[in-house]
Formats: sequence, C-alpha cells, structure tokens
Amino acid sequence: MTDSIRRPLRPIMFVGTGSDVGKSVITAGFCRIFKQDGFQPAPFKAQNMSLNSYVTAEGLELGRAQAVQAEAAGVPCLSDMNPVLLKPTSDRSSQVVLNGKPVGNQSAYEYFMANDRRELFESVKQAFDRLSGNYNPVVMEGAGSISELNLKHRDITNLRMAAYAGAATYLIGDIDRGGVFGSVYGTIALLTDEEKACMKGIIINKFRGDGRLFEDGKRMLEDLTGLPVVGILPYFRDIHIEQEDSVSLESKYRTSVTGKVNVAVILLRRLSNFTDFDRLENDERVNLFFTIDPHEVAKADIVIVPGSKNTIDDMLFIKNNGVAKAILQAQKAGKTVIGICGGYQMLGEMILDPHHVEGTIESMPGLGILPVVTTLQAEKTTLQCQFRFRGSESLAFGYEIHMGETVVRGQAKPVATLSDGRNDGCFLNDKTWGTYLHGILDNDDVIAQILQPYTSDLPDNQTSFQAFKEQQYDKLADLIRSNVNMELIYKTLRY
Ligand SMILES: NC(=O)CC[C@H](N)C(=O)O
Repeated sequence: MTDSIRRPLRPIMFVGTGSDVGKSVITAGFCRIFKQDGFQPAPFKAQNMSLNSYVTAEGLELGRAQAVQAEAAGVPCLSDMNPVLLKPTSDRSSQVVLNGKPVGNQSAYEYFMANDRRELFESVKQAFDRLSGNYNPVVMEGAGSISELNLKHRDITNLRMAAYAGAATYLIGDIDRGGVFGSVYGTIALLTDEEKACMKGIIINKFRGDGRLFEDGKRMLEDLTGLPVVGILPYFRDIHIEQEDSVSLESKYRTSVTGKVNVAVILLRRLSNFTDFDRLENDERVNLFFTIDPHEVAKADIVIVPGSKNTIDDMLFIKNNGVAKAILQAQKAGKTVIGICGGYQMLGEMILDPHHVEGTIESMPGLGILPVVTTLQAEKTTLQCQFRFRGSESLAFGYEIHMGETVVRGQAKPVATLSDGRNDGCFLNDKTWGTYLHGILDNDDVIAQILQPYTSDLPDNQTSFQAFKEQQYDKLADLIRSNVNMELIYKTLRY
C-alpha cells in the first residue's frame, strides 16, 4: 500500500435494497480491510433497532453490530458509532438510547419525531463529526431499505446521513432472495438526484455458485442503473461473524439431536443479547438451539434462560406456554439451569417493578429456583467488567446492561467476583446459577465448567474465542478483496 493511499479518505457507506441483505457483515469486512491497509477506520450507524447491545469502556450503550465492527476495525467501541439505539420493550414502545444513555420510552421518541426528528438528526450529526475527526475512514451502515418513500422525510440513518457525510455510497442487493434486478433497479430509480449523487456502485451479495456466471447480469444492471457493479460476493457459511438482527435469530431455531450436549436457550419474546451464545454455538461438542417448545426443553441437558428486555412480560409468557414448568422439571431432574441477566431475574423468587419500567404489572413471582428478589430501578446499569468465575484463577471479561437490582437472600454463593470488589450472581450448585454478566459464556473456564458433567471431550478448536474471531474477520476481508474491485472503491474515496 502506497502512502498516497493513506491520505484522508471520504467516508464510505453501505446501504440496502432491504433488511438482512448483509450490510452489517460487509461493513465489518470493510472495517477489517481498511485496518489491514494501514488506516484507522471506525464504524458508524446513526440509528439501530436491536435488543442486542454492548457497553463501551465508559459505560455507554450501543448496538452490538457496531461493537463487532469496531472489533474488526481494531479500535475500541464508542457510543458515537451508534448514537441512537431503539430497544423494543413491547410491540408499541421502545427504550430510546441516545449517545449511550436511555432518554425514555417511545413517548419521548415521539417528541423527537414531531418535527421530522430534527433534534435527533442534530445529535446524530454531532456524533458523526466527533468520530470523523478522529478516524479515517468512517465506514457507515444504513438501515433497512433506502426506498421507503413514505418514511424518507424522517430518515436519519440512510441517504440523509450519506449526503451530510459526503459518503461514497454502495447499494447492496441480495440475489439469494430473488428479484435482484427489480430491487436494485427500482431502488436507484426511486432516488432523488441529490441522493443519486451519493451512489458510487452496487454490490451483489449472497451469490450461490460461480460469480463469473453473473457477468451478463452485471452488465445489464450497469446499463439499467448507470452505476458500476463493484463486486459479487458469494454466499458463505464458513465464516462466522456475529449477527444481531432478528432474521439471523430465526435461522437458529433448531431442535435437540443425539450425540451432542444439547443446550436449549429459551426463545423469549423480548430476548436480548442472543450473541451471548455464539461461543457455545460454535463448539463442536454442543448442539445449541433456541426453543419455546416445552418438549424440546425437556430433551436438553442444559437449559439457559437468556436476557430479556421485558422480564415481567416474558415471565408471564413462559408461565402460560408451559416452558416455566419444563424449566422447573429440568432442574428437579438434575439438569443444568442457568439464567443470564433477565433470565437470572426469572430464576429468582420475585420481580418487582414499582416505577413501571417495564409496564403496568408491579410484581411477578419468578421460578423460585434461586433465593433472589429483583427490583427494577429507574436508573440503568451499563458497565464493562472484569471478573473471576467461581474459584478460577484467570480474569475474564463481561458486561452488564440492566435496570434491575437483585438481592440475594441468605447464604448463597456468588457466581463471580468482579475486579471492582463487587460480587455477581447467585450460585446454588454446579448445575444451578444465575448472573448479570453478558459475555460470561465467551470464557473457556466457564464453558469447561458447564460442559464437564456431560462430556469428557476437549474442544476441537483450542484457539481462544478472541483469536477465533480475529481469524474470522481476516477471512471475511480476504473474501471481500477477492470478489470486490477494491481499486475502484479506493478511487471513489479520494477527495
Ligand atoms: N438485558 C437484560 O436481560 C435486562 C433484564 C431486565 N429487563 C432489566 O432491565 O433489568
């Protein structure tokens, strides 16, 4: 790479013909490419709607996708990378996180919408400006489709942002779902001239088979749109990049199998941070599946109750559909039952909501497996933390995102000792515990402890999860480089 290429670059932005076309993963891949080429890139997505979030070193919350992209970029994550995060608590309301802190529920959000989200867009622009002052290039991601005509005037994420940033913008179309000519052509045709001026090319994603077979199609799309098709990316299953949207969760609904340790994660309605299970999911010894079927829960060796954005609603949900009973039976039968965050709260005796943080119900009995009582507070706890799991020597890493404070009754032992001196969680025995620590299952010591009763096999892959993730980002960057015309892309990024 010559020095001339390392001059300041224009921001680059990836937008889509629809949701789940692969924007987040491609953005992560480009973050890694720019890092490899000697730049200091940073990801940016103005607004994210997700129940998977992460915490910065300063204790500010942002969407997991931008945290993953920051990891690919090799830089610490910042709330400026995702200044607006909407976390749905019910079908009608979301918690709005602005610059890393909750500012209320949807009613506050409606206030922002009253004048086409002008205040919100101002905050978003400021976050972008702070970021672009320190990183080069900013690698931006849009949201959903860029041709939602009725919503455009309120858009703060897509081309309004691209125009403000002066970003070289690339449209991603998904050929796997079909209709790629219509969706790409239609998307470009519906843009205003100002929006069109941002567009520098098209990337066709999820192509199955030999990309050369698409040569004719590529030419046709170029003739139709007047934009170059800069790459045709193959459909891949062998590169594991954390994905965080609900569509990717749907592909994980599976069932128990024989011959592996079966881990059932309860598919709560407001399940948050399902990325907690990525490490276990990639473990050869394990079959991890998300389920809401009591019969499947009964077949599992290990049952995990995950985080929930609405613990009380989800508690009611599992009581009504028989899953609560299945979890209690699993625990009585000597199987492992673990709760994380909202799941930890549900394993307890009672969940109280005096300030109506989650809704109108003020108290809800839990499963009564752990001797703990949770009270939802008005203030949210968002922290990164280092901890030691049980008797383990090694320092592990996790993060907390919760409104609830949980009090342990009696003499129960903690699950972890945090480096700030606090204790976390409630450990009843080797097979029964609950914790607030997201990311706890990324740690090898913890995985070894929970799998120990069920398998004596050692993991096939002895590399640490962190090293594994690094390899995956590099593989993704290689795949993009060999299928995308990077020279053309760099040309569009020079001022
Ligand atoms: N991330 C979570 O599981 C949060 C649990 C619960 N809704 C709380 O805010 O305390």
